[in-house]
Amino acid sequence: MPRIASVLLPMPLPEAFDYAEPEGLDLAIGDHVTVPLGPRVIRGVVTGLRDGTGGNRPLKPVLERVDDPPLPPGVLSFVEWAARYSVDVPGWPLAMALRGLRHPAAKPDKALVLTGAQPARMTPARLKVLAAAEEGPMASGALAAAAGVSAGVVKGMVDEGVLAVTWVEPDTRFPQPDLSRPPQTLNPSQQASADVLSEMLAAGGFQAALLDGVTGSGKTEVYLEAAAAALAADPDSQVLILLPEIALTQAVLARFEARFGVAPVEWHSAVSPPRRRRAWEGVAAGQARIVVGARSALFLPFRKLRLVVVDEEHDGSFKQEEGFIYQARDLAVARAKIEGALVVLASATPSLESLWNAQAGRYRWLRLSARHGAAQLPDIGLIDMRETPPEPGRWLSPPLVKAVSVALSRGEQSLLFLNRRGYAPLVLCRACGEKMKSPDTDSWLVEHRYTGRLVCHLTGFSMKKPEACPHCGAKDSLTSIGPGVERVEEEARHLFPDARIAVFSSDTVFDAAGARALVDSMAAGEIDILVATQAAAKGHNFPNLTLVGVVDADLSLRGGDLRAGERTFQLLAQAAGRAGRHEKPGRALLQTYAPEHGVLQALKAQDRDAFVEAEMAMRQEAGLPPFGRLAAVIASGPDPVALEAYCNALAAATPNAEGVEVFGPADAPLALVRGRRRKRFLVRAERSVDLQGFLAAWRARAKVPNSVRVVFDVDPYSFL
Ligand SMILES: Nc1ncnc2c1ncn2[C@@H]1O[C@H](COP(=O)(O)OP(=O)(O)OP(=O)(O)O)[C@@H](O)[C@H]1O
Ligand SMILES: [Zn+2]
Repeated sequence: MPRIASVLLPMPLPEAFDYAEPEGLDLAIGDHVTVPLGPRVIRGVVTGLRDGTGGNRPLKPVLERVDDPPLPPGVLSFVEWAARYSVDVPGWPLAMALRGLRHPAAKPDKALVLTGAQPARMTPARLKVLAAAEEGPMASGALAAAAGVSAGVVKGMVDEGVLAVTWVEPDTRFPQPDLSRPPQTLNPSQQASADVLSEMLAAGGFQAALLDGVTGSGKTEVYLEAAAAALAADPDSQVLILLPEIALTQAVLARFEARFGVAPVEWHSAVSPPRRRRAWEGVAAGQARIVVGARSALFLPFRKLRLVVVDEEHDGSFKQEEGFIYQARDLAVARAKIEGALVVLASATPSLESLWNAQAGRYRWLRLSARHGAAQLPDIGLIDMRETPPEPGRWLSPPLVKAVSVALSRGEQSLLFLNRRGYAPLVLCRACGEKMKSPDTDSWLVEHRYTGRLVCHLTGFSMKKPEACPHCGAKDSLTSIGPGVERVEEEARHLFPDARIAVFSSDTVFDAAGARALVDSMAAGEIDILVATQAAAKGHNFPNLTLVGVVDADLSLRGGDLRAGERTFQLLAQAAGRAGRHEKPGRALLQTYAPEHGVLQALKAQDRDAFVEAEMAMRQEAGLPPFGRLAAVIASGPDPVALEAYCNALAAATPNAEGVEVFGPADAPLALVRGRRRKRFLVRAERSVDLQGFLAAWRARAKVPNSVRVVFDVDPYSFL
C-alpha cells in the first residue's frame, strides 16, 4: 500500500505538507528528508505517515532520506505545542529544534594502519613506528609524535605500503558522569529539599517544584543532588539545566564538573557550530546526559529527559522576544509534561507566576530560608539622594563613596551596580537642545567612550561621535547626560586611583571565555571594585565581596510597565545578594530619590512576602497576570497608510469572545524603529479563556499586506 508522508518544513508555513513516499524508502516519523517545494529542494521532518495516494492530484514524492538522527516523538509534540502556545507557525520551533544540524556532520578522520607488510629496510626509527602503530589507527602526525620520529619516516613507510590510509568515524561519545563520587554534605534544609526532589523523581511522571531559597542558600547544591538522583535512577536518563546568562553557565559547568568528574555538554549562542553539531548528536544518541545551556536548549532532541532545572527562573531573559517568541520557563514546564519529567524552577526571587502556582499547590514549594553555613544575608540600606546628593556631574553619593573606601581599606571587594551599558544614555547639544537619535528610530543614541561611538541599543546602529552638532553645527556642544557603567568606572578611578577596577557589561565581555576570566579574577580577589550591569548581579559567588552599591535603584521603576515593581525587586535583591556570601558580613546600599517607594521599603526590610502580597493584590484587582492573561499584537510597516488600514481591518475583525478585552490600536511607545511605524493592541483575558485560540482565530481573519509585519506576543514582557 502506498503511503503519504506529512513533512514539516522549518519555514513560515501554516502546516506540514503531504508528499508521496517512494517505494522502498520505508520512512518513519521523525526522519529527516528532502522534498521539492516549488523550484527548490528543502529539508524537513516527517511528522505523519498514512496509507493512501494523493487521489486525483498526484503528490510529489519525497526525494530522499537525510542520514541524521531522527527527531524523537517528544520533540515533535513539543514543537507542535510551542507553536500553538505562541500563536505562530510550527516551522519556527522546528527550525529551533534543527539548529544543531546546520553545521555539516563531522567527516571521518584520515588515519594510518599497519598493512602487515614488512619494511624492506628496518631502522630503529621504523621499529618505533611499527610499535606505535600497534595501538590502532592514528593520524600521521599523531603517529610520528607517538613514535618520536620525523614525519618523513612515516611517509616513507606509507610509500612502501607498510602503512595504509584508512578512515575513522569521528568520536561522538561524551564521557559519562561518575556517579560514585561522594556528594557535598548538605545542610538539613538543603537535604530535606533534595530528599523531596528525589522522591518526586522516584515517583516518576510529570511533576513541578519551586526551589525558593534566599541568595546564597545553596540551591545549586540541591539541584546537583536531584541531577545525581535522576542520572542514577536510569543509565539512559538525561538532565537539562537552563540558565539565563553565559557568565553563569560557566560557573555552573564548573560545579557540575566538580560533582560528576566530567564537564556537562554546553549549549548557547557562543558554542561554535561544529560543537553544536556534536552536542545535538550526543543528545539525540542519549550520550550527552547532562546539558547546561540557554533557553534554546529546550529544543534539543532528548531521548529520555528526566529532569529540567530552570535556574534564576524569574529572569526576564528567559523570554525570547525576537523571531519565535516564547517564555522558556513556561516551555520548560511544557517539555517536562510531554516527557513525563520533573521540572524544578529555582530562584531567590521567584516570578509572581511561579509563586502563584506554588501557593495553589500546583508546584511543590521547597523553601530555603537561610544562607548556607555561617553566612548571613546582607543588610540593605537606602541612601536618600535628596539628602546626600553627589557632587554635580557625579553619580556616587558621599555615603556610598565612604562605604567603598572602608571596604578598600579592609581589603574587601565592592560591586557598583548600574544596569546601563556605555558611558551616557543620552547625548544632547547645549546650543540647540537637539537630542542625538538613531536614524528613523525613536531611540536615543548611547555614548560609548571605549569605542568613541554613539550606539543605538535597539537597532545596533552606530556612528562616530561627531565634533559638531549635526543639527545646528555648533562645535564642541555635545554633552553627555546621565551615567552608564563606563562613566561610573571613570568616577571610581578618579576617587580611588590605586584601586583595581574592572567593568562587566556586554560591551566588555563578549564571550563565554571572557565572562569566565572576569568572574574568576573577581572571585580570586584580583579586582577591588567591579562596576557591572546585570550580567554580574546574579548567581555569582565572590567570597570577598562585602559591599554592593546600587547606583540608581529607581532606574527600572521608571516607565512603569506591568512588571516594573517585580523586576526592580528581583534585580536589586539579586544584586544585594552578592554581598557577604562567606564569613564576612555584607551590606548593600541603594541610591534612590524615592526611598518611600514600596519596593525599596520591602527591600530594606528584607520582606519579600510583604512585597509579593501587595503586588499580588494589585494584579488581582486589575486582572493582570498571573490572575488574568495578556497578549500584545504589534503591527509595523514603512507605509503609514497601509499600516493604518491593516490595523483598522484587524480591529474590525476582533472575534466576539466573553472574558476578553482588546485595547488599541495605539501608537506603540517606540512608535518608529528603522523607519517602520509601530502600532500596538493589548489583549487582556480571563484565565478561563483559551487566549491562544482567540488569537489564532483573530490572526486568521485579517489578511496581512506585504508591507506590514505583525507579531503576536503572548504574555508580553516588553511593553514598548
Ligand atoms: N552544603 C554545602 N556545603 C558546602 N558549601 C555549600 C553548601 N551549600 C552551599 N554552599 C556554598 O555556598 C555558596 C552559595 O551556594 P549557591 O551558589 O548554590 O547558592 P544559591 O542558592 O544558588 O544562590 P543565588 O540564588 O544567590 O545564586 C556557594 O559558594 C556554595 O558552594
Ligand atoms: Zn545643536
